[in-house]
Formats: sequence, structure tokens, C-alpha cells
Amino acid sequence: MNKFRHMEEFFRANKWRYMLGVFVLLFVDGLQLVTPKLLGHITDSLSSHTLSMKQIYFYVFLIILIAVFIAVFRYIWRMLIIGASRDLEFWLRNKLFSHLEKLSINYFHHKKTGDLMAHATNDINAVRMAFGMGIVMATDAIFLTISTIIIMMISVDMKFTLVALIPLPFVALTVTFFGKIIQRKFKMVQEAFSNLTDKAQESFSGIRVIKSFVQEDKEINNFADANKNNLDENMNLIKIWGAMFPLVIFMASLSFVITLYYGGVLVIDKTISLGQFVTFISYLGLLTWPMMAVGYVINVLQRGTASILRLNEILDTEPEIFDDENTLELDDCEETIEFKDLSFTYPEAEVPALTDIDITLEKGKTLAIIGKTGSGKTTLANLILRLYNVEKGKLLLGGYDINQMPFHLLRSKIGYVPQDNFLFSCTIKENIAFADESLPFEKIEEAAKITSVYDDIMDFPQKFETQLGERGITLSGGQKQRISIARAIAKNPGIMIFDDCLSAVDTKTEEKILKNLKEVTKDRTSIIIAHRISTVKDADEIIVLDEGRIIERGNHDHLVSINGYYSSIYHKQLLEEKIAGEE
Ligand SMILES: Nc1ncnc2c1ncn2[C@@H]1O[C@H](COP(=O)(O)OP(=O)(O)OP(=O)(O)O)[C@@H](O)[C@H]1O
Repeated sequence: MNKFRHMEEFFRANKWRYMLGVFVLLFVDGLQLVTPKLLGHITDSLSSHTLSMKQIYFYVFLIILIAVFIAVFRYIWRMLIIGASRDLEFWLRNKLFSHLEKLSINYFHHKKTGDLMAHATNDINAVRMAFGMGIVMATDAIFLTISTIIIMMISVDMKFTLVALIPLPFVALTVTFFGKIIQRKFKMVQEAFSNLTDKAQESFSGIRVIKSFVQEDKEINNFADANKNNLDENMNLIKIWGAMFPLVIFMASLSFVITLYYGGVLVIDKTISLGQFVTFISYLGLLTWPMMAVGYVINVLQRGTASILRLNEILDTEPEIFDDENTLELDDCEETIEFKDLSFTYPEAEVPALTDIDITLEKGKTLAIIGKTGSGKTTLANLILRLYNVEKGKLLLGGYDINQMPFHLLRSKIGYVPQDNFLFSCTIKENIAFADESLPFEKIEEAAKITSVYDDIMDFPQKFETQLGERGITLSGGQKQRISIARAIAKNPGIMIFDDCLSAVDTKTEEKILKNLKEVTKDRTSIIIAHRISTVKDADEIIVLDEGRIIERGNHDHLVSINGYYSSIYHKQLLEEKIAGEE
């Protein structure tokens, strides 16, 4: 399969830029070959005393002109080739991010965020290097090496050239050899550094836990160890670099020693002129870089190829859940939900998370789900959101199989309040209006009032413009939950799912929010997942889940009367409230 399949679009759009860049680069390389020839000519004319002042001025002017041309055209190829490689990096990073955003939730359970970040930085950098400096070095290595050697052979002496160049292949071999080690060490430096930043980041985010367990010293020592490791890896890298450069320069200078000796003899013998000798030395100087480039380019291209293969693996991953030819052409549907004898096992899990679930939820009705932790409550919500695929015909929305429901319709119908109440690092206003940036401000305020968080927001100096997240304010757990509910309400969906979203507010605030929510959910189909009886007691139907099965169902009064699990926690919570009241 074509390795570059995911980048074809970029290369097609930028092929002229690359071609022109290589053409200009070749032109610069060609210009570089002129000066040594001129120097030889000048030397010969000087030694035969045939050079007039006028000619000296002319040569000086010509050499300066060539140097100016080289400088200008070097700038141009850099802008074309290196500029294109930076654009490739930008384009590829966007492509990777938008691809990852579309992948199914299951993919992210298998991948560590750190690995994905590494792909987004290291691999994309390696591809940029290959299609930037890699192209430049390959062009120079091929063109400059071959053309310089041919010119040296033709314009000076073939045998002299072959003898003087003996050390240069060793330059290329040394750079290749050291390049491999450098790459390995460089990877270790990167790992050590990312370990160091991970340690610092974790330590700062967990600062409360660290302080409450009085573990500052342990953290300081751990960090010092990671920092030492980072230093050691950097030292290792420096040692290799430090050894490579003098060695390469030494080998290259051997060529000059041979030239001086062998060329000197040839000049004394008058086999070559002094001018040819000067030309030869200048060409030799030109050859050192392409010889090093041969060594570098192999490494850069190898790394680039390995990175392309790793990126291809991600870019080839298809979302597990997507609209296909079986997707219905629907613009709307009734807000009813039906589970028909549904069982569900998570991919790669051994036991089912849900078994034989039968529920019919009419439009506008409220279903409450209660049960021990791990009993499958969130799983039920995940399936309605179609974060996972279910068996055909087992879960219906508005009478349609959820597998055939267009994504935009499904997700636009549902307002979801997740258990973790994740909020983004932007303003409160932007968080509430997450589903629709153009939402009028009154609607945002209304949503905040319904969830009783309006007064809290108005107490912040910046009110709705208050920045949340790392660079902003830290909200209490209850404030977060209420903003998260406001975000779902502001979306104005037909179906609402609240996943244990009132656990962090006190019973009084809960009562207030529930009263307001009753108004909101009046005409909407709602699912409330909770641990507290006070949250679920007014629902039209309550189901009790245990190990993925429905063990009790009915309304509050019925469930209390049957003296099962529901009734036991009801009485337990009543007692708790009574004790709390007496205190
Ligand atoms: N992505 C997953 N892959 C495999 N197993 C999972 C996954 N998510 C949840 N589970 C398992 O499925 C079961 C049900 O989990 P679920 O999150 O639905 O429980 P819950 O009732 O919502 O719990 P809680 O009240 O603690 O939120 C648990 O045993 C859990 O370990």
C-alpha cells in the first residue's frame, strides 16, 4: 500500500513548490561550483603575472555577485522547501486531530493520552524533517557529491581526486553510525523530559492529596530523581555529539593533508598548475557538507518513514460507529426510548455490563435508575448516546433502531449531564453555551437560574465571563455539577439524561434544583441516574439495577411497599436525614 496515501492531498497541492525549491537548490549548488574554478584561474594568472588590476576588480565583483546570488537563492529555496515542510506539519497535525476527534470512544480506552500526544509531536516532527531538511540533504548529497567529484577529476586530475577522497566515505559512514546512536539517545532524552514534565504536572494537580498526606518530601525526592535522569540522558547525548564532530572534522582534514602532500608533489612536478591546486582544495572544502549529509539523510529518512507508518496506523483506524448505507434519512423522531431484552458486554470485557434490559419510556416521562456502584447505570446512558454499538433491534429511539439513526439527529436530541461534570478551560458563559455559541445571553442566564447556580456566578467578579480551568477560577464540586446541568438544559433537547449529577450538592439545594428541573423536564423524556432516593422518588418509573439486571421496578410507593433493595436504602437514608436534622 502507498505509504504516503494520507499525505497525497498535500503533496498534490504543493508539488510545484517542492519542485521549484529543488530546482533553486540545484541552481545554488551549481553556483557554488563556479567560485573554486574562478579562484584557480586567478591564482594561475597571478603566478604567471598576466593579471591586470582591471581584471582583479572584475573577478572580485564576479565573486561578490555569485555570493549575493547564492545568498538570495538560498533564502528562496529555504522558503520554498522548509516553508512547505512547516505547512505539511501544520496540515498533518490538523488532520490527525480531526481524525482522532471522530474516532469512537472505545479507541481512547486503549490509548494513553501521552502516546497520542507523542504522535502529535514527535512523529509529525520527524515527517517534517524528512520532507524539509531531508529533501535538501538528499539533493545536496547526490548532486553536490557527484558533480564536485566529476569536476575535480576533469579539471584537475583523476588519480589525485581518488586518492584525496579516500577519507570522505568514512565521514559518511561515521555520521551514519553516530546518527543512529544519537537518535536512540535523543529518544531517551525526550522520554526523560516527558517523564519529568508528567511528574511535575501530576504533582501540581494532586497537590491537595500530597499536602493532606504530608508527602511533600517524597514528591521532592521523586522529582529530583526524574530530574537527575533527565540530566544523565542529556549528558549521554552530549558525549556522543562531542565525540562525533571532532572525529568527522579530523577525517575531513585528512583529505586536506593528503591533498597538501600529493597535490604539492604534483605542483612541483608541474603535472598540475598552482591554480588547479587551489581549485582542488576549494572543491574539497565544498565536499565535506554533502558527505556529512549522506550520513544524516539516511537517518532522517528512516525516522520519517517509521513515523509515517505509525501515523498511518492511526489514520487508517476507522470510527467503529458511523453513519452508513443503512442509516435512515430522518430529520426528526418522537422522544421515546425502548430497550428490548437488551444485553451488552463492553468490547474486551468478559462479563456483560447489562443483561435482559426491558424498558419502555414514553415521551415526556421520567425514568429513574438507582443501584449499587458498578451496576450498569452509566452503561445504559452510554448506549442511548450510542457511544457503543448494540445488537440490532434491541434499542429503539422514536420507534427506530438506534443503529440506523443519523448521528446528528441522535446527538442533537439528547442533553447529557455526565457523571464527571467535565468543564472546559473557557468562560462560564462559553461552557453553558457549549452546544450553540450563538445562544442568546438570556437563555444562558435562564439555564443558570434553573440549576440554582446563577447567584454563585453573580458573586464572581467577572460573573458569566469568569474564566474556568487551569488559568481561571476553581469551582466547588456542586457549582461544577450545576453548570454542567445548565449546559445540558441550554441545549434545549427533547431527551435529558442526568448521570448522578446532584451528588455534590446539599439536600436543600438539591430540592431547589429538582423543583426547577421538574418544570424543565415536564414535556421532555428524562432519565435520572442517582444514588439518593430524594433525587428519584418523583419519577414516573424507577428501576433498580444490580449487576446489570433490573431487580425491582415501579414507582416510589410501590418500591417502598415491596421491602426490597429500594425500600432498604430509602429507610437508611431517612434515618440518616433524621440524625443529621437532630444534630
Ligand atoms: N469502557 C469499559 N470497558 C469495560 N468495562 C466497563 C467499561 N465501563 C464500565 N465498565 C464496567 O461495566 C460495569 C458497569 O459500569 P457502569 O459505569 O455502568 O456502572 P454504574 O452503575 O454507572 O456505576 P457508578 O454508580 O459507580 O457510576 C462495571 O463493572 C464497570 O467496571
